[in-house]
Amino acid sequence: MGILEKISEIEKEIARTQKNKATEYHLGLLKAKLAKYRAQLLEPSKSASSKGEGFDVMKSGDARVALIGFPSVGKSTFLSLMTSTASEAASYEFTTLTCIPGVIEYKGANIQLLDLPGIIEGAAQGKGRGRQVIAVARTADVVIMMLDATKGEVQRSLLEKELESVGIRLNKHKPNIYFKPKKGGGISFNSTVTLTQCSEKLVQLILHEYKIFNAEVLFREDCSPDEFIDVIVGNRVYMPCLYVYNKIDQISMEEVDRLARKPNSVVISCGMKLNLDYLLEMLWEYLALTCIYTKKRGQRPDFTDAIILRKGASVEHVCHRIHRSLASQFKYALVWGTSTKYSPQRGGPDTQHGA
Ligand SMILES: Nc1nc2c(ncn2[C@@H]2O[C@H](COP(=O)(O)OP(=O)(O)OP(=O)(O)O)[C@@H](O)[C@H]2O)c(=O)[nH]1
Ligand SMILES: [K+]
Ligand SMILES: [Mg+2]
Repeated sequence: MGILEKISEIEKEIARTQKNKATEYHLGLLKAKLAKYRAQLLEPSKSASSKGEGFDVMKSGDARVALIGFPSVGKSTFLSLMTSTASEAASYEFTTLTCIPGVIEYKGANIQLLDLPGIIEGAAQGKGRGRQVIAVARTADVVIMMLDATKGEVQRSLLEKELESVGIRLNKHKPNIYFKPKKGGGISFNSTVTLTQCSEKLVQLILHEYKIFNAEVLFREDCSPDEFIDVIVGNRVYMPCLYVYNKIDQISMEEVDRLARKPNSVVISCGMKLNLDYLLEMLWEYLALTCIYTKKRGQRPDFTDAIILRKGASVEHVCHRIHRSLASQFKYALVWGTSTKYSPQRGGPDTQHGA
């Protein structure tokens, strides 16, 4: 019997079995078996290319958000709730086998939300489709790490380790260190702040470890040795991450309260549609997007049609978005908003938007 047949047999048996106290154990066993076979489906096959199918989803919209989490935490339930795309959800693990995109429409922006297969410990080493899932996460603007609120803290620290191990840094900014390898001249070391975690000696030792003997190093921040290593190695991804604890309908109010107070965390229940609005607000904040409305002289702006840019975008960026030729012909803009000094403020192409 092939794996697919075994899976369908078990699925049938689960459907046949009545749910009650007496069958609880049997059903649990069936689900574990089902999960095992589905995990086998996820193993990269030897013949096929390691890239796998369904993971090359085109970027679209104004931003991309990836859903990362253990199996059965509710990722697909969430996608189906927040977008018009339906992603199969079920009570057995590894229901989702590919990357399924949906779109969240919020404040006039189209946010691409990606549902992904569940990942487990060892994902970074290629367990299941862990590598592909993590590769997709790297391309996101924000990661939502979905956690099962009934499972406490374990899932979070395990997944953080997986992502750390492949160079993804969650909720950290790029260390403010200037680093430039040179052809000769030895190592020149400087800092603009007092360093409490690194010294010239340590920096040299680390560089020698990486066989770098000529370089210019300038610490503009009191960084740790790990952060310095990140700068040397490069290719790190600094990613905003929202920890979303789902299934709070299953835990006590005290526990909900405790989780909700953790940094970068939101508590929700997809099942009972609890706190989803607040999650969207937080997501918007983490995406750091801003809405720009254009208007004709003497008319009110059309608030249904926004230009969506990253916070800090300049008037020139707006011009480019409207038409490629506009920036070169453009003289000045009148800008209204909470970040302008005057309303309106007259500004050239470099005027920035913070609001
Ligand atoms: N009690 C409760 N159950 C939920 C909630 N959200 C989802 N579930 C249930 O959790 C189970 C798993 O949901 P899925 O959406 O399939 O989870 P997933 O993370 O996509 O799982 P995989 O694709 O297998 O990795 C389903 O039985 C859902 O009905 C919730 O807020 N509360
Ligand atoms: K599932
Ligand atoms: Mg799923």
